[in-house]
Amino acid sequence: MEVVQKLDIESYAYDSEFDISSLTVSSGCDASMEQGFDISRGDFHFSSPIPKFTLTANSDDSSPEHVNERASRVENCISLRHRRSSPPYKKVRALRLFQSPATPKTLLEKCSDHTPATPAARSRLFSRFEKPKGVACAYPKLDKPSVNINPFTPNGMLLMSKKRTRSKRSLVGSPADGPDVQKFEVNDHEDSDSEVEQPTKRLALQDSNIPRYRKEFLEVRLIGTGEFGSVYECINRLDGCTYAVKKSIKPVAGSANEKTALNEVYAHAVLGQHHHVVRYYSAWAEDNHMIIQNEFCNGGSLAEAIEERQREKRPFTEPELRRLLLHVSEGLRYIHSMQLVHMDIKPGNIFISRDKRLYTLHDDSADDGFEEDDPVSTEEEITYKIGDLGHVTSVSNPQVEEGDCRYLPCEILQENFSHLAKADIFALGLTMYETAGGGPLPKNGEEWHNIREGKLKGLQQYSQDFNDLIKQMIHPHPEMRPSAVNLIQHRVLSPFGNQSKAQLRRELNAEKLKNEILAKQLENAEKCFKSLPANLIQQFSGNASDLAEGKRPVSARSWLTGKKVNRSHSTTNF
Ligand SMILES: Nc1ncnc2c1ncn2[C@@H]1O[C@H](COP(=O)(O)OP(=O)(O)OP(=O)(O)O)[C@@H](O)[C@H]1O
Ligand SMILES: [Mg+2]
Repeated sequence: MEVVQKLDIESYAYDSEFDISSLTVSSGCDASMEQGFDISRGDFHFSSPIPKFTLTANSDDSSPEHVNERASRVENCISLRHRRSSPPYKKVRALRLFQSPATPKTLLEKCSDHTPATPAARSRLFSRFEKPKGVACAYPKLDKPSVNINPFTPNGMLLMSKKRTRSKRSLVGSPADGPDVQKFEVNDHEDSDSEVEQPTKRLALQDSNIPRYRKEFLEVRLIGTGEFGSVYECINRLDGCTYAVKKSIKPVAGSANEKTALNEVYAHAVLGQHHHVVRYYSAWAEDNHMIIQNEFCNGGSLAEAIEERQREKRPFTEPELRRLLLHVSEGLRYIHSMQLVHMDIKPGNIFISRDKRLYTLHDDSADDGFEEDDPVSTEEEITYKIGDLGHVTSVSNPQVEEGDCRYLPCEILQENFSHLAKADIFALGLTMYETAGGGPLPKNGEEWHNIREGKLKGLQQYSQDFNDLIKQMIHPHPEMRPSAVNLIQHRVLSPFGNQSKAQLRRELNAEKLKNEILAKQLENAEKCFKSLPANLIQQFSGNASDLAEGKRPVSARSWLTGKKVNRSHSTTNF
């Protein structure tokens, strides 16, 4: 064992009975301890009464930078607690590394017959380790690193592309293996231990079961059940807010569905931050079921809304449809900007949030604060959000699981994945068509093919512009379909056309308020300027005209001290 460095704790007050058993390792520093400073291997040595604390490690790198870095890690991880009179923990920060890389003779070296800690000594040492009280560890100790790599984050994507490059290289010269099928595997390399071939899925769900559902949530009702999961409306006992909690119907841990369930979690975690994507809060495994806590959308799904409108014979108006198209396009623009695609856009996966807002009816009021006598109106604000992210995949490394065939473009069926974002646009086009009363959509047959050839019956009650836009969105050639950005900028979706009177009034009031604040600030600045002594104002004006002429302005300090600075020696004057 090589002695790396010695820490000087001369300034550290303690008495002579201090021994190694009073070393306490703070929880959470296990990883660094394992890598660099394993007490169980006897890498720490302390012997009273000599006031020296010697730190050794098994690394060959004894450069001062390396040692300093590791010493500061240890400093952060270890608190030395004295049995009788504990010095303040901050005192440990006073530990100072000797500058010389040559380690002076230490007690350890003197005790050359020193042997690593015996099992008995180790157990004595670890029995003293303290865990934070009252926090039960939900995870058993895992042999493998227990953090998954989300394939949809930039880092995850980079890792996946590196893997692909490696697997491509390994295919060179082996044509018998066939073409390189670009797929990401969340379960891949499960058994590989090598540093390079780290698995992306490192945490076995079975090992991470946590009983949270009943403890943290009050189940209000079952909202509905899909192919994989049941969704419940739940109130979080702590924060009092309502959430949609999705539980897999069957246990997924260890099953083939684990990958699908994890895919939804990965996608939600990366995408659940946008106003037009259902928000994600957390996910965990419980009884081997996957549970996802999402934003609760109190208006249900668009599919339910379509049914309701049909029952009530109350079709969507064109401004309502434009609003829907604008919101979903904004959600898609965000998803596509992350190099991801949804791949299952349909009315059942678009959710509605209804917010009741109060507005004052005074058009001229500069703010939205309510005076007691102000007449108030309520208006419902509807927001559409993209949900159900179970089919999300990345553009660069697609693993396509076909969505609902009613909304599927031909090219995906033919496994042409070169325009994946446009498959979302196609599905959105047919979603709009169905919402506008063009449904039910065919699942197959001649009509299915007709639609994919661009033969779509016109919707008489809507404008030609709107009909044309939908036709463009389901164009047989994906390149010809508009992108999400094109849609948002399209004149049919001009944002002002979609805003209600109350919303426009609110925006006007906000702008008026901004104007008033700026005018007030300007007025104050003018007052302040006028109150300055005349000579300062003069210098100010001089400075301003200097600036206008491109001359260097007088410095603020010379201004205040009244000294004229010799510009050629300005630095020495200060
Ligand atoms: N965030 C949410 N807010 C409100 N209701 C939701 C939410 N998420 C899902 N639901 C509702 O819960 C029900 C089940 O949803 P889920 O996505 O599990 O099933 P599905 O879409 O019908 O089927 P699949 O599992 O094949 O996607 C649906 O009626 C859906 O409208
Ligand atoms: Mg769904």
